[in-house]
Amino acid sequence: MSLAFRTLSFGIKRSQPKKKDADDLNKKKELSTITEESLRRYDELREKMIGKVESKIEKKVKKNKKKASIEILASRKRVHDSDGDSENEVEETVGDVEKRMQKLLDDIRRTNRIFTWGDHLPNIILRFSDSSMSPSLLNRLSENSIRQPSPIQMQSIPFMTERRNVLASAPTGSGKTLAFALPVIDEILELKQRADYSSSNSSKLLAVVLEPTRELAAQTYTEFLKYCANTSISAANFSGEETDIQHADILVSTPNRIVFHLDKIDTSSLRWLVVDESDRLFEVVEGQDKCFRNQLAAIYKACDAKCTRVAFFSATFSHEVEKWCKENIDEIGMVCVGERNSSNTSVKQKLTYCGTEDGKKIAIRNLLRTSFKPPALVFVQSKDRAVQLVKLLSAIDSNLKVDSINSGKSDKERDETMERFRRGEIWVLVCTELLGRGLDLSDVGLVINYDLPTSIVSYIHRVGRTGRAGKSGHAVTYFTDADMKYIKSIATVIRQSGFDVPEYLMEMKKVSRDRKKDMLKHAPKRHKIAIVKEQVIKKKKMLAKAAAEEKAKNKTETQTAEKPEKKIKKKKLIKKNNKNI
Ligand SMILES: Nc1ncnc2c1ncn2[C@@H]1O[C@H](COP(=O)(O)OP(=O)(O)OP(=O)(O)O)[C@@H](O)[C@H]1O
Repeated sequence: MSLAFRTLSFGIKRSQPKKKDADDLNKKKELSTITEESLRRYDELREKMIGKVESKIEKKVKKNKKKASIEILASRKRVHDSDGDSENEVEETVGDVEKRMQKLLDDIRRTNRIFTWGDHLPNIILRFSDSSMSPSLLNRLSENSIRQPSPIQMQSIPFMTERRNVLASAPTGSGKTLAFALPVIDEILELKQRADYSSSNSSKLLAVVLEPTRELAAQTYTEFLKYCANTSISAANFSGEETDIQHADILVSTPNRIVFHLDKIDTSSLRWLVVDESDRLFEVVEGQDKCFRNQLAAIYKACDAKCTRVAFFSATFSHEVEKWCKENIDEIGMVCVGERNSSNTSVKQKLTYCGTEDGKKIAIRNLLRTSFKPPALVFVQSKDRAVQLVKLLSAIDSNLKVDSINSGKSDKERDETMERFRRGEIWVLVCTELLGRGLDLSDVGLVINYDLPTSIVSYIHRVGRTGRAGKSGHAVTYFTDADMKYIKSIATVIRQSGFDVPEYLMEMKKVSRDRKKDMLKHAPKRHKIAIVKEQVIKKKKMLAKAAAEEKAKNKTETQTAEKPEKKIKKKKLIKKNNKNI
């Protein structure tokens, strides 16, 4: 079998290991590139600017005093002229410093690949302390070892601090959650400290954060809790009936929960509506009233207070969201980090041709037997296939701790599985698209696309479950003859991220729009992932062996259990005999 697989494989060349890759493996890097030198120059220029502005103010004060004391018109004129010159001189110098500062910040934007659009763009921040963030939040950041803002945080924090509507896009694992959570928390902290903020406002919601899945909502809620600890802010995860929505300042939820309770929520003071994974929440499903898009529309309509701002975040940039934002939202600021719709370059990506479904079974067996370091996520296209693959992997290796998560499981089962995975009790988690987006499972070093994703958006999010927060990761994507029609776009994304793909894939015909749409709706039909004969025999043998062992164990247990009885009988007999004597 393995021989057959080897002949099926095209032996895709691995990219030349870059020195950086080998050295950086498993080392966590800062998410942004800000050199010590840029920081030094930034501080110097800022000092200068502050100094110049102060001296300008001082000079103006002096000038006014002078003016008052000079009585002679001629001499007043002369003094005025000379003052005017010196003022221009100061003005020019401030302008120069400002220009130099702008150039420095633009250079840093460029090296960090931060692209922005919109009017009156605020400057980026190089340190969290450059923003007006409260000291308690700054402390929380350093307690959590978050030292330097990531590129998306460098630009979107100032946008949100200036109360601008924002549309933001940045690679997976680049810190988008904190990019919106920090300014939201900071604003609410400030608001609640204001003398005019009365306790009567306590039943009014101040921020709503929307997430597409329960799992993601729970994760984002935990992040809010972490940064709201020891403050007067109360955050709630709207996952059940028992949630106290009346006293929550921040509500994190999936859209359908909020829609269901919209009439009970007071949004008249809402400061922020954050739409995370915005392209997903904009998705329309024909003929489905309850699709994300309709739910989002209902929520957006209800959050119509004058003070409400909206922030859209995602790793993938949808032109539809962009178009809608431009048409409907005033003064929106847009920021995009890196190439639009590109995969995270910290994830080493590989395409593996397996020929058939059987080829995939062999490929995964070989992979898990050789260089595999748990934990790993394996993506399949349906719930049924998730269950089937778990059976197959358990048959391949009975010691492998493997389980699956999919929408077919109850909420409780899903929570428990996630918890076990986070605790390291599950090494390989087989999942569907449910876990494709947003989840921050920091130790995942390997993602396997057992079934080819049905779009590049899905591919980008799936492989983004590894290589997070500056760590490196691996992603392997299997494809078969049945996937040939769709492979080109994914191969292109992989190549654009700097990894090798076989040339013949790049030469294939471009996938038509209709075909792409069709694939989104219907993933290719695949054979059931059945345990192969050899494994069935092996499993039967294993079961027979286990049964025999169990039988033998029971036998010895009965024998040992019999012994004391026999001893008692013997003792009684001896006693009886003694009596008789
Ligand atoms: N400035 C930072 N420096 C270092 N680590 C950070 C920073 N900001 C966030 N992180 C960490 O990076 C990890 C990924 O962050 P987050 O989950 O927000 O990514 P994301 O961009 O939302 O990814 P996705 O698109 O997959 O949802 C988290 O563990 C988070 O704590």
